[in-house]
Amino acid sequence: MSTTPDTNIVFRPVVVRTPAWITLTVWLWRLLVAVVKTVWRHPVACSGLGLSAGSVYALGVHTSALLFITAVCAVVVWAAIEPVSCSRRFKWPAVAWWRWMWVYRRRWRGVMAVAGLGRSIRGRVYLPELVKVSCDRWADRVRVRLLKGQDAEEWAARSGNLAHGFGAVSCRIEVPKPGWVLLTFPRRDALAQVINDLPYTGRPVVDAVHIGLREDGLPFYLKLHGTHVLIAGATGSGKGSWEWAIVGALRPAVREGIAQVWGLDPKRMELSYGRALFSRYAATPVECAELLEAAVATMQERADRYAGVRRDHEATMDDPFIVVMVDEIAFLTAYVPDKQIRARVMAALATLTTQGRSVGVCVVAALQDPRKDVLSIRNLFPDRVALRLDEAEQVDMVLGDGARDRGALADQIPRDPRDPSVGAGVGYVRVEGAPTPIRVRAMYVRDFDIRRMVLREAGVLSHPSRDDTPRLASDDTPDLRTDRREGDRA
Ligand SMILES: Nc1ncnc2c1ncn2[C@@H]1O[C@H](COP(=O)(O)OP(=O)(O)OP(=O)(O)O)[C@@H](O)[C@H]1O
Repeated sequence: MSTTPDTNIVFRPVVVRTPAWITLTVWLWRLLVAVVKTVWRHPVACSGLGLSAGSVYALGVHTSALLFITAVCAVVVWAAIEPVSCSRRFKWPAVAWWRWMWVYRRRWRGVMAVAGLGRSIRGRVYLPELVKVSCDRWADRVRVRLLKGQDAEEWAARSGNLAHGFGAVSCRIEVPKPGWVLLTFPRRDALAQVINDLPYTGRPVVDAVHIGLREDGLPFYLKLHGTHVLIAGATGSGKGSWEWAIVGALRPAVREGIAQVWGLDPKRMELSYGRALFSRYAATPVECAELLEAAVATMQERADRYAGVRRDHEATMDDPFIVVMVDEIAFLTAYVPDKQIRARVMAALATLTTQGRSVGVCVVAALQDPRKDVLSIRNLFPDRVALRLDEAEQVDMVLGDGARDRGALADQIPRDPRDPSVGAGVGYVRVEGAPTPIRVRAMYVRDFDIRRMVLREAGVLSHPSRDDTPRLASDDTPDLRTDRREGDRA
């Protein structure tokens, strides 16, 4: 190093001559790792290539071509007989491979750099590792290993960059295990169409009721037994369809006598339409307060009987599961002019939501305005649904902190003044214990369907049989019967 002014400083790195065999060994090791990784990630493609090469070598070109044509015919027959399993084995792995190569791998470095998810340390660039891409009919799922010390929240904050970077409409972030994230990029919207009907099983179910569809095309089951559900949405967002879908799904259990739905309808424009479907019904503020207090009394009577004998509730004819359905709860908790009624309603709701779960009482409440001064007990509802909301801040008010960053864009659910069904009934659900909200759509229960349920209740129409064929909205609506097994697993 020179100490003379105006002279360039020159560093001379020490050159260590590496023997050729060490360099070759390192290269061979890297090649081996790359081959093993490729086989691990693309087993179908690699075994296909391996088998083809082996058969050309062992049997000759003509016999191999014959075998290849026979295999293609077998796959075509398989696809015709069992399209779902064939797609799972061949089509979706092939699509996943293509999207891995063409979309994710090709754009990975650029998107990571622009989104600020890579790091450059002393001139060396470190990128999160793109590990696996899997596809189904609706979405791409990309598994990524984070950089050591990286936080998944940072990814959640960049979900917009990721969606635009990989050409998707949105990106949802989940954390399957520490150090990993799972990115979901929808390719087709399973919820774009109105769901007019769901398969009718006739099974009396109270724990989780089938009321719609998830964004991945699987059936959506809403848990009721052992929880309370808050449904928040702006006017016209489809709160009514959620309430009626729940009422409809509980019908078999109500008929068996193991469930009851109690309706509180302060607006008198929603639940009154199917009044006969409710075991108990209240409309005026005084009646509503009385009905809530009756639910508290039932709950306490059960708690007295269960104390020291059992710790949970099983729906029976003697102790049916009770769903207390409150439409426009804010009217009762904030807007009703009589202070005393408001206090009675709040006290009853707080008691039910804190103590009702284990004795078989569930509160399902709908409201338009999720602010705390309107419903101070919103945190007592373990499961919450955000339908279309007016403002971005309301999303976290309903679903909890960070929900919007994790992809619950309830304020961006589309709306079309000419067609009220656009985006109606679509919402994000956050269930207790799961930080990532899921996007779902409830079936649309028309006035005609409610009348039909009422007529069945009155004995004018017969009840549908268990093997009633579901009427689907269109050929494009996912076949829920095929997916039901997977939905159960999910
Ligand atoms: N699940 C759904 N699928 C498709 N369209 C729906 C669905 N639910 C509701 N709609 C459409 O949206 C309109 C408004 O629905 P609904 O009255 O249930 O909304 P809401 O949130 O209860 O409104 P409000 O708070 O004003 O009562 C309905 O008339 C219907 O056209």
